Amino acid sequence: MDEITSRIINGDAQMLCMVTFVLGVIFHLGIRTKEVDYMIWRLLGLYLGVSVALVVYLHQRCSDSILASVGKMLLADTAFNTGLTTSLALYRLFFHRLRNFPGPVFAKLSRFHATILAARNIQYNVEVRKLHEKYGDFVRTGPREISIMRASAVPAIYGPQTECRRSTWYSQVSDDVKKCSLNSSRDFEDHKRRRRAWDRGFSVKALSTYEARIGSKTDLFVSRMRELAGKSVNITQWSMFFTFDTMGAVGFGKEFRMLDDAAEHSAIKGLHEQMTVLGILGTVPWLLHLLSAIPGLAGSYEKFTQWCAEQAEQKERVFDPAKDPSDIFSWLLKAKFAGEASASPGHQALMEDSRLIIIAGSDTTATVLANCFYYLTKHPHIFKKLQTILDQIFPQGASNFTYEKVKAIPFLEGIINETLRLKPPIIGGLQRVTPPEGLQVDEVYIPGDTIVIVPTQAVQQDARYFQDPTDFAPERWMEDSELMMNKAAYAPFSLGVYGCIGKHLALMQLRSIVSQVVMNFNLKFAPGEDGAAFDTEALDTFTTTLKSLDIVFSEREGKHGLSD
Ligand code: HEM
Repeated sequence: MDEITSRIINGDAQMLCMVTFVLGVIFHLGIRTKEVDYMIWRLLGLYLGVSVALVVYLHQRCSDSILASVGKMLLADTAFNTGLTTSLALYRLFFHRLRNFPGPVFAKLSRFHATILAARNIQYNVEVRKLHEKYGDFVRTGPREISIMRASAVPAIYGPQTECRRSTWYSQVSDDVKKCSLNSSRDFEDHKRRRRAWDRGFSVKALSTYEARIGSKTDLFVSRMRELAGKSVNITQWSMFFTFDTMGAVGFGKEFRMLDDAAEHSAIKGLHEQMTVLGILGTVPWLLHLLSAIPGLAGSYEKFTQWCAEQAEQKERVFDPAKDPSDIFSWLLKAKFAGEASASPGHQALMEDSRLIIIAGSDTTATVLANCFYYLTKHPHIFKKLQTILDQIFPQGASNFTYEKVKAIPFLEGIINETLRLKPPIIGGLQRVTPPEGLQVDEVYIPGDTIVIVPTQAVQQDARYFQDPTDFAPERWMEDSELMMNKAAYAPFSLGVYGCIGKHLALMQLRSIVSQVVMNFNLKFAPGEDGAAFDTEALDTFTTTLKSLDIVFSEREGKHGLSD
């Protein structure tokens, strides 16, 4: 040891490199089993600190000039990095617990493989599907990640009994429960506690208080379409206007006024600009964590953050704990004012939760709605069949509409379910980590501490589970339909403890607006539009980003809608 130190002090660069190379290997072996994704700033700080300390040491103890010391430090850093990456590569390729799973070599080495695929067309969902076609049902898509194309994996990974938990993907904002939303909380007990307050905001009683607001936004949508009848409307945009306005009203009791202004609210623009970044960089959680911590880099997303914070703080100032809450955020405030364990644990967590209401509730439902209009326009016989059913239920026309009568129409449910099957808004998959004892999926054992994903859209279009899987067939959802071969593969809202809390609210909106539109209008693609780009070019930005779709609404003769 003394000799090594003295050789370094005497300027032996070769010895310095050898030592730092070995240190790189030791460092890798030390952090190998740790989740370092959200420690990346601390690790970078340590790296920088040690590099500076080395320069000072070499300058003072070895009497090197500053320039020579910096040169040696760079040499040492290079040797350290080489040791680290060599050890990492050899381990991941030949010794890793997932070494026997098939997949591209680069994917086994680094998550950057996924980043490159995601950046190609921002359609990582399509790329993963290609990987499954090439490598089979179990593909190693990252160093410690397996993508699984099996129906049985859905309940095993996401179901109520699963022992699988959220991966580091969810720590993009923070790993501290006091700083993250319900959806980002990886602490199982924290999530379970908080979910109770949210559950109250989505109870049958709470949903019934939201019904009138959904109804009035639906009416507004119908009257706006009446004004635009005969003209081409971009239904992707208008679906978004509807769901954001609805979530503003139901989530906060606030107005985005997007249906009135026929324009995207500036705060929402900020949110959408962020989605492409998430689609690409979300493949490497530590990189996203690193970049999102740099002030100013969040760019226009800050407008959205600011809007939500203003609404949240305003509501908190005038909150009356004696009154029954009338919107989702007020239910969270009620838990806070009552000092309940289910309350968001801290101010920052509450702010994150306020954003979650809009993020989780708007783009998801908007995507389904636009896709639903696409399928109804593409399949006039399905549109006509629904119209006939609705005409029978409401013989006096849409002016007699009540939500009660459309909440259980099997054919309408079939249309919505089929849209969610072919085009789930969270089109890729949700990352979970297997428990220490591992997970058995059919004949394959997945070792513990492995990130597992079922690619939602791909498995929902698998011919082994759905006959004629790419056909839009609402009758698939009728009892005993031969088209449905294994329903377990269908989980657009996910399942279990982390499953979508807003499912019933989303379905309420979809049933309400789809039936109102079908009763009031006939739809056709605008001249020059065939829906092909809309169908095939949607972006996988966690929640899908859709291309525009131009549709012409024409009023039905002799049918009088709500605004009459
Ligand atoms: C058709 C529309 C919708 C679909 C397909 C959908 C789908 C999903 C999925 C797949 C998840 C699980 C995400 C994950 O595990 O990371 C989820 C979670 C969530 N959804 Fe939805 N969602 C929809 C509408 C809504 C609406 C309207 C709301 C209302 C605010 C909402 C609120 C939430 C919340 C708060 C979570 C997090 C739940 C938790 O962490 O416990 N969703 N959603």
